Amino acid sequence: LAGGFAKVKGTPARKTGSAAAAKTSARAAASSDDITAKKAVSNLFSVCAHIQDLKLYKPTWADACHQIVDEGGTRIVAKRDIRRGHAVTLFPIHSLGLRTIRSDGRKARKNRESDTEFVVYDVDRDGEFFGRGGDERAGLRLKLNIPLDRKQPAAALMGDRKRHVLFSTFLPQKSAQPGWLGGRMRLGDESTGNSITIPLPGAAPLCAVVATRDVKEGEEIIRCASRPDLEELKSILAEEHGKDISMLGMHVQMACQTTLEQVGADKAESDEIHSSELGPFHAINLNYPGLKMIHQDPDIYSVDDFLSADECDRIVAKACPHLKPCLVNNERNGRVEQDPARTSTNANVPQVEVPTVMRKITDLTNCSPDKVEILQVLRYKKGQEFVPHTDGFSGPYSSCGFVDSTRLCTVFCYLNDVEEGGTTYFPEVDLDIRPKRGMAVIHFPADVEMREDKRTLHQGSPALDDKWLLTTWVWKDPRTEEEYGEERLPKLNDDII
Ligand SMILES: O=C(O)CCC(=O)C(=O)O
Ligand SMILES: [Fe+2]
Repeated sequence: LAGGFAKVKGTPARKTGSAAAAKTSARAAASSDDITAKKAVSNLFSVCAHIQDLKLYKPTWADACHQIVDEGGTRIVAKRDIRRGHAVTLFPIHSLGLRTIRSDGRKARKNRESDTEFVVYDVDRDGEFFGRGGDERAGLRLKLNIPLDRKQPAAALMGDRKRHVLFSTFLPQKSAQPGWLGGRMRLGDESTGNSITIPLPGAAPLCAVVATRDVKEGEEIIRCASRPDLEELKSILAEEHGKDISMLGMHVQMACQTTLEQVGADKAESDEIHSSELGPFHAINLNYPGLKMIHQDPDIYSVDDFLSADECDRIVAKACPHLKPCLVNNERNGRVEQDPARTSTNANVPQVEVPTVMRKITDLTNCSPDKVEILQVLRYKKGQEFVPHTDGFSGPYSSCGFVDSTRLCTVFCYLNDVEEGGTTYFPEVDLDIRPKRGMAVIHFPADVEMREDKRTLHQGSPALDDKWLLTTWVWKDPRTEEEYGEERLPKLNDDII
């Protein structure tokens, strides 16, 4: 029954991470802090190497510019028109390392790799990206603005170890790769520059170079340190490249998770870090009573009688007076809107009104309640449907309180028997599920590469008979935005199920 989860153990990031970490540990200093930090860096390095391989990972901006060498020297030039706010390239991180700053304040030892430049971002000294008062230093050639803030995984791992900072080495001899050209761009000023570096939210230590104005094909890309309309540019970046950015973030998180396992972080520390959920994948409880695999690869499970007939009926009664037309999240603008693709009605059910049901869901999905999206009851009347879609959903916006996260697992439970129509159909694997009262279905919208798994495409087929469903999704991270929290949900009735 291991199914897809067996593969989770062998993601590329883990494999390369272990190899790199083994090398690092041979050289590691005796201090366990140093070992942890060095392994973290080494794992981040291997992840960066992995995502620099465009065969494995191709962000939308990978082909936006390229290097040209002619009489004018070496220039980075736009391969196509690039709109303002769109990413031109990633900031190149060809390798990552660790520099130790002496706690007595004396200058750190010289970087041994004398043929490389190194650039440093120190969260304690440099503050936020191009921090206050630091503007005159922002354009320094040797400065890497790694967005290492307290919320990010690298910071969680290393943040309180003040002696440590991350640095990146540019390796001039390394051949140019599309998508990773930021370090080769000429630096200009406000009048000549047409791009700036923006840290990728949640994806330390990577940055995107973003166009500060529309750039024409063939134009040289010149970075500058000023930051006009930074907030606006950031929001265009998030809107245009949100999915790619969250992918990067997940790769980095994976590296951190690997590190924790490798260093065998002591239990308190690992509990603390696990509670901030660095683990990108979510394994359900394969020992849950009655769990059956109904499709393998992509894995789809069911549990008969997950909810009792009584529970189903009471949930229907609870939701019925509160049904409204279903809304769908528009991933491009983060707004929830009515959508002809989903014509059913629904009602949100507060967890506090269904504690037994919640316990079953969290037991089955191995997760805490704060990672469970708000429960919805769906009702399809004759002719209503949910056209084919995947539940995959990640990125900076979710409109349901989850930020820079992703839906890992779908759980729904039919609340009535349906004789005709209204099946849940997975066309890619030709699996048609007839709704049976109390039966739960579980599938996984994101695949092991943290991309949406298109094979989980499914539809709520047009209903002939009335169909009732309780549905929810488990996210990788707990909900962080209070305004979308459980607390805001109106009470439905006094029945506690
Ligand atoms: O109605 C169904 O059978 C499936 C519902 C669904 O796919 C969803 O709510 O995401
Ligand atoms: Fe769905």
